[in-house]
Order: sequence, then C-alpha cells, then structure tokens
Amino acid sequence: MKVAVMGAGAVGCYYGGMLARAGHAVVLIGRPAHVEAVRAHGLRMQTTRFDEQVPMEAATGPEAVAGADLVLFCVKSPDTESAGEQLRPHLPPGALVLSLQNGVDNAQRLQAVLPQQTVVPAVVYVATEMAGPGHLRHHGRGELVIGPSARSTDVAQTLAAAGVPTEVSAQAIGALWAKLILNCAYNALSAITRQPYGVLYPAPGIQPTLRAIADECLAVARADGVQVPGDLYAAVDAIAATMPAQFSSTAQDLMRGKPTEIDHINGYVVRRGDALGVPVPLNRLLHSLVKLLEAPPAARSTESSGR
Ligand SMILES: NC(=O)C1=CN([C@@H]2O[C@H](COP(=O)(O)OP(=O)(O)OC[C@H]3O[C@@H](n4cnc5c(N)ncnc54)[C@H](OP(=O)(O)O)[C@@H]3O)[C@@H](O)[C@H]2O)C=CC1
Ligand SMILES: CC(C)(CO)C(=O)C(=O)O
Repeated sequence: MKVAVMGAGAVGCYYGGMLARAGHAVVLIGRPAHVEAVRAHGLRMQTTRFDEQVPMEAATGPEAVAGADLVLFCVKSPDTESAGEQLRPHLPPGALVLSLQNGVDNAQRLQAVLPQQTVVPAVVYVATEMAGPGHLRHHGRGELVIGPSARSTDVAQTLAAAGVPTEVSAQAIGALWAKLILNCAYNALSAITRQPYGVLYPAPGIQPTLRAIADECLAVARADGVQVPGDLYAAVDAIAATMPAQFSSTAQDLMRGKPTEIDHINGYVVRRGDALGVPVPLNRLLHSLVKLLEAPPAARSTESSGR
C-alpha cells in the first residue's frame, strides 16, 4: 500500500513508521528539520518493543501525497482545515483519509474541506512523543478504532498485519466522545496548575470536580444524540492511577509555548452545550482560563491593566 502521513509528529510517525516497517511505501509530510533527519538516517522508532532505524520517504510539501492509497491525517485539531486545504489539489480521488486526531469533529471538518474524498475518524489509543528530529519515542499502547467505510475493513487488516491492532466500529464517534471527556476533565486542570495527574487527583476538591466536568460533557453528548460507552467515572479514576507522572498534552503545549487544542476540547463542549441549551459552566471556565494562558505575555498584561 502507498501511504502518506500528513503531519509527521508523534502520532503520524508512530503509525506511518509501523506501516513502513511492515514493508509499505510510506512518505512522511512534515517540517524541514524532521524531514532532513528522516531522509538522512530513517526514522528512529524507540518503542516499548523495539528500537530501530526505519527507512522511509519524507517531504515538506503536500504534493508528496500524490499516488497515496491511504492518508494518515495527523495534524493537531486547530490545523485541520489548513492542512486539508493544502492536500486537496494533490489527493488521488480514491485515497482513503483517516483522521488520527483527538476531538470529536475533526473528520467532519476535514470532510467539509475534502468533499471528494472518503474521510474516516479514528480513535487513537497511544502514548508517543517526538524526542527530536527523526526520533520517535513510544511510551505504550497503539491500537486504533476506525469508523466504517467501503475500505475500512481492508485498511484495518493492513494495519493489524503491521502490528497495529485495529477495530472497525460504527460507534467510533461515541468512543471519541469518551476520550474527549477525559481530556475535558484533565487537560485544562493539569495545564492551569502545571501539575501531573498524580499530584492533581488527590488534591482537595479535585475528584468531585473531575466528575462534575465529566457530567457536563455527558449531558452535552446525550443532548447531541451520542451514546458514550463505558463507565466514565472509572475511566477518570484510571487516568490518575495509570499515569501519575503525566502532564496533559495541553500542559505540555503551554510549557513549550505552542498553541493548544483547547478550542477542540472544553471549547467544543461549550459550543455544543450553548447550541443545545445544556449548561456548561465548568467547561466554559476551563476553556477561558487556558485561552488566557495561551495569550502572549504582552496581551495578558494589557488585559490585566484594563486597557
Ligand atoms: N501524542 C500522543 O500520544 C497522542 C496524540 N493524539 C492526538 O493526535 C493528534 C496529533 O498529535 P501529535 O502527533 O502528538 O502532534 P504533533 O504536534 O507531534 O504532530 C503534528 C505535526 O504536524 C505538523 N504539521 C502541522 N501542519 C502541517 C502542515 N500543513 N504540513 C506539514 N506538517 C504539518 C506539526 O508541525 P508544527 O508543530 O510545526 O505545526 C507537527 O510536527 C492530535 O489531535 C492529538 O491530540 C492522540 C492520542 C495520543
Ligand atoms: C488521556 C490524556 C489526558 C493523557 O494525558 C490525554 O490524552 C492528553 O494529555 O491529551
């Protein structure tokens, strides 16, 4: 299979790398320093199971998507429209585009930008990071749940044969919501307090707050006609128990001075809650606080001086 990865970061390099390692023709589309490193030495995949230099193609421009059968779309949520527009003129008509992103509406937003393609949502259960240009570090898991389409079963089999356990499910959006709710509960609190989950969770008042945030989200999902699978309170508790040293991706983005995905986490719940008439005061507060922290220092001091 010819595979293109749009957004060669932590997620794109892991899944693209697994397919390249299994013998598929993979091209990573990413930023120059990373592309140069991969061209020179291949991608270092330092995973929980192996540590190998995996050769594959890499490019900085969207035209590299030409000829792809499968596109792994792995940019962060705020970049969905811009990256999709860049790909549009170069995409082969039959290419399946898989959105490997957190947030519940990326596939829908991407489909609006790419009306000629089949865009399928994927729920991504992995912990990965870029340790440097051309160097992926994998901390655990790696399975996918993808939405149904004419080609989803074939693609799932290809991924599974490459060491990526993949399930096709009509409930992928419900599973994305379940993940979104964990992100709504933890990401902003970890970012605002700059604390890992193991410090945050036992602090006074935090556990009922996590549950109250989850309840708000669940009410919005229900009003939106989405059935969210599983025991959410247990899932909230499990995050702190299984990842005590972890800072949320939102906390990590803020610490690196990068834009966060908060508009697509708590911000999404606020927009849907407002549209559906469901009260969302906790999500609104968390969203607003992270937006304030995201603002450059000059904008923050202007706001605080009342000008
Ligand atoms: N990392 C993880 O363990 C997990 C992440 N996710 C989700 O997966 C998605 C991807 O996350 P992750 O891989 O961590 O993010 P990264 O920031 O590591 O990767 C995205 C990469 O895409 C690049 N990029 C953005 N736009 C373009 C473009 N137009 N052309 C080329 N490159 C581009 C970014 O560069 P730049 O930064 O310079 O813009 C960045 O290198 C997110 O929605 C995240 O929430 C889900 C589960 C786990
Ligand atoms: C599940 C969680 C909260 C783990 O860190 C996450 O997905 C994130 O940080 O974005």
